[in-house]
Amino acid sequence: MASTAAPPAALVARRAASASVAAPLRGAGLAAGCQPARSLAFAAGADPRLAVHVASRCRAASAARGTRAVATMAKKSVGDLTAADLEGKRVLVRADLNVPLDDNQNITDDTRIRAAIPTIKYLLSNGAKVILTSHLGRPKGVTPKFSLAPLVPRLSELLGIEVKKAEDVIGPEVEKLVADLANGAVLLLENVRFYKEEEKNDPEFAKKLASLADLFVNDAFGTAHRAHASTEGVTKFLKPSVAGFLLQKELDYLDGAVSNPKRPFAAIVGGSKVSSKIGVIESLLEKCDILLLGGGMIFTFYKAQGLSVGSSLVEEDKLELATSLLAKAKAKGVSLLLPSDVIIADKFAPDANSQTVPASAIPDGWMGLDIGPDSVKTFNDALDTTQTIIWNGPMGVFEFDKFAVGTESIAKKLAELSKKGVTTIIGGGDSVAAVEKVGVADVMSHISTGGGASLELLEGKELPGVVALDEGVMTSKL
Ligand SMILES: Nc1ncnc2c1ncn2[C@@H]1O[C@H](COP(=O)(O)OP(=O)(O)O)[C@@H](O)[C@H]1O
Ligand SMILES: O=C(OP(=O)(O)O)[C@H](O)COP(=O)(O)O
Repeated sequence: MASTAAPPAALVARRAASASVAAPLRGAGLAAGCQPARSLAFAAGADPRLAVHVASRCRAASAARGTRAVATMAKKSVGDLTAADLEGKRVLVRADLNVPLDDNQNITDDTRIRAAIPTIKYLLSNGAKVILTSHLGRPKGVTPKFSLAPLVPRLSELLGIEVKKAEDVIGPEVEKLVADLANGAVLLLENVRFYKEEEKNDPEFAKKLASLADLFVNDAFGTAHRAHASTEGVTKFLKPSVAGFLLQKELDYLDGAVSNPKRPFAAIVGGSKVSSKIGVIESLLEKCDILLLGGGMIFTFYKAQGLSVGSSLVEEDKLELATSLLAKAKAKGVSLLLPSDVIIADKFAPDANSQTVPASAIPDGWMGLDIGPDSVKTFNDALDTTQTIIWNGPMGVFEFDKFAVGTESIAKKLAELSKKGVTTIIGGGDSVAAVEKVGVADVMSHISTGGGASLELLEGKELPGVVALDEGVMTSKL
């Protein structure tokens, strides 16, 4: 990993050996002026305590300068728990194992699984019984293609033990498996979103899930912006409820990077979750100097401007919002760039016919699946002027080679800028997968496991999955 602001990894590791394991988790910003250190690798087996060190170092630096952190409440960390707290205990661990799978149910990017390993290993090495829960995708009820079964071999490989899998999330069969669980063993529950009660944050469902365990660890940063039963609801029934190492590391890094970014500060927003992310743009206009839009996001903006978009992805109920966002950007002097050309397809398939057209000339029956070469050039020129970039959402359907060029070009540009010292933050399951695919993940400043979560943090919103955790002890006066 090339480094910009951080000390070499070996040095970090040596210093970390003497760092406090029990440093409190911050729910919001670190001290103003504290430059974020380069994110540490998610390598399985990496000492999870390294994560704590980043925050400790920043706090120490700001204390030395006499600066003051944004007032925040510290949260208790899994690192605060010792073998005395964990030996023989059933620990419910909420991870975000929402990884991309191909049509044959193969994992195409395992970043989120690797990122979850340090917390699980810490618990196992302290004699706990781990009950692992996650969602995968957005199933409507029980849907076999969203089963967590394909994750078991990789989890087992990374943990070095055979992970057991339950066929359900709650109920007598799961209770039996939990009762039979040995110390140092892991039981993976089935996709928690197979129950509609999960997303409704149903208290009865949360209570049943919580009844499987003695304590709760939330390590699902990617889902921390959702107030769901397995992220927020269970904390009402399980004490202690603490933060995992990944959640802690993400917050420590992102708070530092985005509360006081080096400017000019650019955000790139794409992907397909238009309704979840279009609202974020309003707040980004308050924070960013440059906003680049790509992916499925753009067609709602085109349509709002009266352009024809063929059969491209559009959120009809967001047209007014798109219009007002364009006006707001203008009024605020933020450079909001929409692609000037797009690559269109005659069907949503890897072997679709394709052509490059101006954004104003998408014919009926065709859909935009990537940004075009002129747009890539314009975006790259804009990015050349920046010092901090946060990117969430691919520029196109990068899973199909024909429509991957825009995303890959932006990934390469960010890698080039990162090597020159620009802070580059990539967030989101698919965005990270795209950066991994291009082979440039290692040179980025921070690979975040949460797209929507990192954007909401950037907005200054509190993440319900973090707020619900137990408060820790304030060990430093910043
Ligand atoms: N123009 C487009 N039309 C439809 N889907 C798109 C388009 N551009 C990108 N996508 C899809 O967006 C998905 C990722 O979106 P999203 O989940 O919002 O990103 P992330 O996981 O990085 O947060 C990818 O699967 C990609 O194929
Ligand atoms: O993939 C995720 O979010 P992201 O695409 O914003 O990174 C998380 O697993 C949350 O999924 P959700 O947006 O279906 O709640």
